[in-house]
Amino acid sequence: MTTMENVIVLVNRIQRACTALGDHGGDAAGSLPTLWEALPSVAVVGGQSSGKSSVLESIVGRDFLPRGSGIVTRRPLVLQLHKTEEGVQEYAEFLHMPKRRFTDFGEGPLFSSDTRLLGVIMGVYCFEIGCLVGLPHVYSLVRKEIQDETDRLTGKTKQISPVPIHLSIYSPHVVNLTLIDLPGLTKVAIEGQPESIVEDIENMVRSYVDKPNCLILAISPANQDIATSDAIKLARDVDPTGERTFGVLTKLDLMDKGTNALDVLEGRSYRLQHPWVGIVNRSQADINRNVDMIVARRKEQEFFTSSPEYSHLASRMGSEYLAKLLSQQLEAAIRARIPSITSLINKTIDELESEMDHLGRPIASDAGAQLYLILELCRAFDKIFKEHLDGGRPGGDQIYGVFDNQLPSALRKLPFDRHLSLQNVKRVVSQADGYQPHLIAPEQGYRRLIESALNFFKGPAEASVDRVHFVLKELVRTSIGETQELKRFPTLQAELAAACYEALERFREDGRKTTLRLVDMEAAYLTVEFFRKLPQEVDKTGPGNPGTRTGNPPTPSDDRYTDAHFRRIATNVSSYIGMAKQLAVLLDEDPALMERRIQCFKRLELYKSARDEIDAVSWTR
Ligand SMILES: Nc1nc2c(ncn2[C@@H]2O[C@H](COP(=O)(O)OP(=O)(O)OP(=O)(O)O)[C@@H](O)[C@H]2O)c(=O)[nH]1
Repeated sequence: MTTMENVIVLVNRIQRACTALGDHGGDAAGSLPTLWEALPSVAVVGGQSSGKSSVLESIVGRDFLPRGSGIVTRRPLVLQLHKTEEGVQEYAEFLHMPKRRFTDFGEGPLFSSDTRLLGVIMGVYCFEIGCLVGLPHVYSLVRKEIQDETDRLTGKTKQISPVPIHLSIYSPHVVNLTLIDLPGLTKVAIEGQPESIVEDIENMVRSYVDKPNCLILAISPANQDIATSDAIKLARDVDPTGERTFGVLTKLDLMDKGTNALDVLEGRSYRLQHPWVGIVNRSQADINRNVDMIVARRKEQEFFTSSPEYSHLASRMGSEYLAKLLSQQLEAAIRARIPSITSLINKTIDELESEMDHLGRPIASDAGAQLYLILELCRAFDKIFKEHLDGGRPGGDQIYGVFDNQLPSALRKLPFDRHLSLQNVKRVVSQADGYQPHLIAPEQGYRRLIESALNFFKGPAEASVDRVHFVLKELVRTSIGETQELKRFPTLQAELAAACYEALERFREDGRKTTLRLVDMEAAYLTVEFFRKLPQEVDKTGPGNPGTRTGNPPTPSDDRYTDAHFRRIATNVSSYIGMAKQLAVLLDEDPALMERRIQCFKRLELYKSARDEIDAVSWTR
């Protein structure tokens, strides 16, 4: 492979990468770094009707730009040439209508089979004169779309717009290059144009030719004084050394009889680093008569060779020569730019990498990788949630607080005083006894008193479950917020939260049932041991105290129905309740239990969301 081809391959690859990444240069790429702009481009600059579009077309070798007298180019046209594989049909495509391919290249094959490339000309359609078949309507639809798209933004007025039209041509006969047709520079606003138009156009043109890798085709018509050329004035401004400026003199055929442009073409009027190139484009009459490019080029060549003034310059004049000259310059320009393009790429990669680190890595498209990612994200959440419960992060201590503080203090506030008041004890015992008062101890009375006292536990126990539930819910919310990796997946965040809340809700219900069952169990089965010990303890109270004599149960006459008897019942019930309060100890295990449950549910939810994710993927396929 020649070095030239290598250069082309490189540009091709970069360009293809740009396209794949949606990098079209300029505004289209938004604030992201753009590589397109590092690639070579050629912009045509000149006064209105100086022949810019005509020169561009003749470099490309295709008829596709709107041309005519008056102001024709009213929006920049960014023409991107893309090289395709040999044998692929060529087509044009606009960025604003990406689905539509323009293949309106006229009748018959574009190139005859023996077409040979006139050397590989960078970014330029290369063809051998005479090989092109007649194509009167070549690109007519493309031309129409350029006109229509211009009108869409500016209306059918004389207004201009800086918003470029992007046109891509895909063909095996081009190499990658951006050519830019710009609105013509003007000195005065005409009717229907705002006063600012002169400055607006200049600024717009400048924004393109300012770029160091933009070759400037400075077009001046030969039938005007070169000293007044807008193109040269602007080019001198942005490229004072003239290394990327190419002076092009059009309309040589329209010069007054007896005058010639030799002073300009031979560099005496205005010296440039690169030699001036004289051009004879098709006149408006030629265009109207559909004179095709081949014929026009032949006529142009004849003009130079047969001209007594210009024949000595004939080999360095004309569109074909300009195309070759540009190709050489472009190659040199690219070659010179390779190191800076490479460093731009590396720098951009670094910048993007660090931004990606900040934003998070891209999401893989296959289900397996997505599952993996979701698992990773859930694991990250899991870790943080665990830290909140186990310590390291705040929150878990609140659960301990519920059992250490809130529950005992709520239990302390229970109205046992009222419940075990002498009056109430008497009432309950008597009601339990019914028509036959108890003989020794009011068995039924004890049971009812204990049962209803224990029922008081239900309130605080339920409240504790609710409180723990609330703390856990808060911890889920905090943990999701603190999981950095989840930040860019709002849907997953919401799903995860919803799954956690749903599970917590279930656990709250389970917790409540279990707690109430424990209270019920406690109330349903009284610990016999406690009561068996009672007589001995009664005995310990010593003589003189009614009903405390060893081996002599109190007789109904002494204290069976005295206040002291009922007070003792109240005391006994109260100490039994005190013993049953050990429930709190049971509940104390809950944080650990809860944590275990949370672990399980998270695992479960994780698999669930993973499954949903996989489902979603398989549905969209
Ligand atoms: N005879 C002759 N006519 C030319 C030549 N170059 C351009 N023209 C004619 O000049 C007119 C303007 O040419 P364009 O190529 O549209 O000029 P432009 O600079 O692109 O014009 P705007 O985009 O409107 O600024 C057309 O009618 C062309 O046919 C030339 O070398 N000789």
